[in-house]
Amino acid sequence: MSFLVKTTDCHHLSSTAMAMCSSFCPHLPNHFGGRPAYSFPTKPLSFSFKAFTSQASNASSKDELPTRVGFLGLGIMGSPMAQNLIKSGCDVTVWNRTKSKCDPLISLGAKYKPSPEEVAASCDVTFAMLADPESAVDVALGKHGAVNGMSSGKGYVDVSTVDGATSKLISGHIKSTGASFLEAPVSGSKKPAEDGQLIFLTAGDKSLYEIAAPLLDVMGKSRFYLGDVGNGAAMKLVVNMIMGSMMASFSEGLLLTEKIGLDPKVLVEVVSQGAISAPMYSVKGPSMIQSLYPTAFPLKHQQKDLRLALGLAESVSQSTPIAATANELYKVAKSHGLSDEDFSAVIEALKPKLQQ
Ligand SMILES: NC(=O)C1=CN([C@@H]2O[C@H](COP(=O)(O)OP(=O)(O)OC[C@H]3O[C@@H](n4cnc5c(N)ncnc54)[C@H](OP(=O)(O)O)[C@@H]3O)[C@@H](O)[C@H]2O)C=CC1
Ligand SMILES: O=CC(=O)O
Repeated sequence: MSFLVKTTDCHHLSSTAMAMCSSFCPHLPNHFGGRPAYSFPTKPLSFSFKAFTSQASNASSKDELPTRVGFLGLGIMGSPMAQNLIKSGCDVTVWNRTKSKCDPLISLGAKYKPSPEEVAASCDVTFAMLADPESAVDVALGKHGAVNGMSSGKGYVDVSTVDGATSKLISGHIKSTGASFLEAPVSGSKKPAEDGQLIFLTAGDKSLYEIAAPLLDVMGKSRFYLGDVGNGAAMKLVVNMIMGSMMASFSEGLLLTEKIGLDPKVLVEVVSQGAISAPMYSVKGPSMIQSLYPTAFPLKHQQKDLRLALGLAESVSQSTPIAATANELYKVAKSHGLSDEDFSAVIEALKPKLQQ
């Protein structure tokens, strides 16, 4: 249950909501257009939309707002997300398995703790952006995992893409400490993460959703609250199941165009003007034609998402033959060493030298 508020219309937000955003992170009004604290924009500033639940502006008073924010997992997505929080003036503490990835954020003003447990213990709300279900469980529940630092009044927001069962497992352990849990996987890749334009698909404790909302709005352009834990994870997997199939189909089209003597660059242009236009085709098509795959969304993660989506479909006996076939292509690409390339490298699996 949500409604849309244009960022151009920030003055439609309640004063409570704006004051809450401002007090959360002192420089937050800059995110809304470079205005000084507590002043509202009076003219259109951007054309993006922010989705708010109908109760988001009734969140707790600013006295109750968390001020210390933890961030675990500083990969392609986690680094820019944490960076945006720091730039908004939040008091951010970071941890990453490979410590060197913390250094750029520390130089921007972040604090560092040597374990997820210590981050969680020192923060009010802790975000986690990990690779897959295994690492999400490890960081949350493993030795010196975040759960050991959680207690009543704290919140854990897992923004990794995982399956519902993993999310429920983590939620159960976090909540057993008295803390709150929110799953909030994101749609949007490296550039949207850098630009604070992610789409959050949240589910879990509504109270934590409301508390975390101003932070989500620093990192994203919209947020959906979907109810019980598992629903956010499921929505994300459905979206990425579609995306993985789209990319596989686009790859076939590019190769077929070339093989029949037409220019694939023209195909990209034609597609961009019609009903099947999608930003990822226009952005990635030109590089794919040159067999270049600069990594924004690692292929191994797309295959993981297809695998998890197929498991979800299996659990309700939904037929998904197109996604199943696409998954096979990503597996072939992985087996040829393309795991860390962008997921658009799936096209290589269709080229003669890589076919079995
Ligand atoms: N890239 C994208 O476009 C998008 C990605 N996602 C999802 O977001 C999540 C993160 O993606 P992304 O940032 O691209 O991935 P990366 O591979 O760049 O980063 C993965 C992160 O997980 C950490 N990690 C991996 N395994 C472990 C482990 N066993 N223990 C502790 N930490 C571990 C890595 O630590 P280390 O640095 O030490 O390796 C790193 O911080 C994934 O679930 C992905 O599916 C969602 C939307 C878009
Ligand atoms: O999960 C990947 C994305 O682009 O969204």
